[in-house]
Amino acid sequence: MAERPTPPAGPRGDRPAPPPPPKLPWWRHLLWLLALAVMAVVWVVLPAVHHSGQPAVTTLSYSQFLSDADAHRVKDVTIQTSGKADGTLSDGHKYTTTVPVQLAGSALLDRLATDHVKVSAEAPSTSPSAGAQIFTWILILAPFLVVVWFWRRIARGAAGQMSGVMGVGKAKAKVFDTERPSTTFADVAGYEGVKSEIVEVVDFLSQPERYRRAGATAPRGVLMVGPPGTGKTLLARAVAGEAGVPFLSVVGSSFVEMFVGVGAARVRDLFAEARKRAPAIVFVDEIDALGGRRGGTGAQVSNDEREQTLNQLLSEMDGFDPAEGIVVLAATNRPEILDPALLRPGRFDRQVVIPLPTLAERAAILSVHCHGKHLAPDADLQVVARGTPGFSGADLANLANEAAIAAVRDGRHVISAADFDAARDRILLGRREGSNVLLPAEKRAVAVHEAGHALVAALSEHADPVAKVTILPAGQALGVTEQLPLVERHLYNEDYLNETLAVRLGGRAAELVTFEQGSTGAANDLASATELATKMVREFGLSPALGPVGYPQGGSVYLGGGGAPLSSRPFAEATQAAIDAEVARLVREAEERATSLLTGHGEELERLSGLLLEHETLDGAVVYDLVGRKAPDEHAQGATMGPHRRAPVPPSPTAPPSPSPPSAPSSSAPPSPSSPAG
Ligand SMILES: Nc1ncnc2c1ncn2[C@@H]1O[C@H](COP(=O)(O)OP(=O)(O)OP(=O)(O)O)[C@@H](O)[C@H]1O
Ligand SMILES: [Zn+2]
Repeated sequence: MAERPTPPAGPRGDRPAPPPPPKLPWWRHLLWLLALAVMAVVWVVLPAVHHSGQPAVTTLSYSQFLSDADAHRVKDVTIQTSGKADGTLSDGHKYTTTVPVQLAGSALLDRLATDHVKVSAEAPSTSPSAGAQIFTWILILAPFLVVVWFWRRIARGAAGQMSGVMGVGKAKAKVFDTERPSTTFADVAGYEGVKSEIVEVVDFLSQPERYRRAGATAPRGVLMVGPPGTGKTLLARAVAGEAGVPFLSVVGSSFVEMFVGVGAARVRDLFAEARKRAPAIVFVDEIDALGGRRGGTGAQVSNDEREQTLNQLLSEMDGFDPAEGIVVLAATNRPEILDPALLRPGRFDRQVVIPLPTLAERAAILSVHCHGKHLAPDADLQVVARGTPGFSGADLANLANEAAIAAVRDGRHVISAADFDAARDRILLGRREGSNVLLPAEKRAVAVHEAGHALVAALSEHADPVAKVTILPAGQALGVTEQLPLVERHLYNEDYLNETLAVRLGGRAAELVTFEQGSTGAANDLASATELATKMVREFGLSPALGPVGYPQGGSVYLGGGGAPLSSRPFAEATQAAIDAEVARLVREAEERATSLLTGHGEELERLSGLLLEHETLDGAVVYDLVGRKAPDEHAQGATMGPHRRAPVPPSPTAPPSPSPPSAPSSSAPPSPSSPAG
């Protein structure tokens, strides 16, 4: 595709970031304010009030006291043996002073007698009155009591909130259906293999007796591993539905709170609740949030809290008697970060991988979600499924909904093939803008660029067939050429890869042929071509100069797929130089191939870019007509499609999957639309 100058992250980027930690509701802020107010009252206002009730006391120096006495301004004095003295002045004011008793001695008493001051003596008070003592203690303790009380209140409030139970109370897991969730396996399209693996759980839950009699230990925990949106939650609910047992579900991240101990308490309560309702299913979504490796680096949440929560979960799982009939299902899309303790026997000893749906599964999922929707005769779900490799079940559900919305927007209630196209483009690329955001010269450059991709693809025997070309900008793409694989590929040969490289460079080649200079529009094409070429050299052994060696990026595919990034290159400096040279050679050869194809078909290039300028979106069939070749798949791209009809088409995969052992699901990145020959 032609690109906007700043290279984009793939439009269909990663999953949205996890939701931010729940905000305190307004009433909790209020409680906090209240607590502060109470503390202020206790600390500042009360003592002030306490003193303000008494008449002001003047503190006199000893000499001042003496001169006042001499001037007959002192009515009486009470002198303690410690020297502290207080009394009343003749004008009624209270005073205090300190008398140097040892030095003054009886002389002072004589003098006071002359001054007619009434003198009394008092032993020093050893302790304040009981009332004053209690008051002092209250002053010291009250703020602490208030803080502790609020801490408990809020901790419990948060626990209650997890279950949707607002306010103060015991943590209760949200029980969706105490009877039996209505979801069944029929609601989960495809995934027959997964269902048959998991059906044993259903069996155990519905007749635990049978297992007990046979002395078999039933599964305690099943970990479902797969990319987001692949229906893990749906499947867990279906297990509960099939077994007719209650379903208690929580999200891992909701366990981990700011306060140490809260998460563990919730886990305890969750299992207590499950025991009450047993047989039951406990479902922990996003278990990686609390089951991450212990001792790792926690983000904001204290590690102590996470570890305590995890430990509680582990001990709960160890603690219950399998005969109780509680099965814990958990879901994650990052199994590699889970604490190994979780995967030990007796815990999540079973793992079920839930991959992205295959072609047939996509069609099945689509038909589940189009159930009850009116489809036009031209809307073929099989074709839609073909055009959506890399889509998850959730994406497909979203697609079906977007298509229906597109129809409604158009004032129809019957969904046509074009609606599915529009929905798919919207999901993959963002909203299409009008082409008039471009200057005329830019528009022509984009048309030439896209025509180049399309022609090279149409003229290459092994590349994925062209399905659609458009110069309507969407998201970061200024134009897109979409290729649709005829069949779902699992293996890519060298011819395919080389021709794919040529198609990716076709846009730039067309610019070079037509304008004799390149532009920024090819940046993403170049990056993706280089990435593919690098894989061909480093991983697929497709470079004669390097030979049959494989240095996968980020470590061995045999060590847990992906593995830790290698701290140092596993090969010599010279090998790196050879890799660089080979990558450059592959890419350059691809560009030469594209350039020579386009030079040989200069007239077609000119006409196709003219058609694109005129119509903005063309069907792949038009391109094949133009070069006098038969469109590879008459059935799917047949004559029924007019030149303006958008074929439902997917981007071709960025990187062929490594045809090697169980690579982590996360490594099979969904194809991004920026990678196709766009
Ligand atoms: N196999 C399927 N059949 C029918 N619908 C599906 C299927 N897979 C996913 N969906 C749809 O996608 C939605 C989201 O799926 P779900 O929430 O179960 O995915 P998930 O794997 O739990 O995702 P996450 O990892 O993000 O929690 C479901 O509610 C359902 O509408
Ligand atoms: Zn391009």
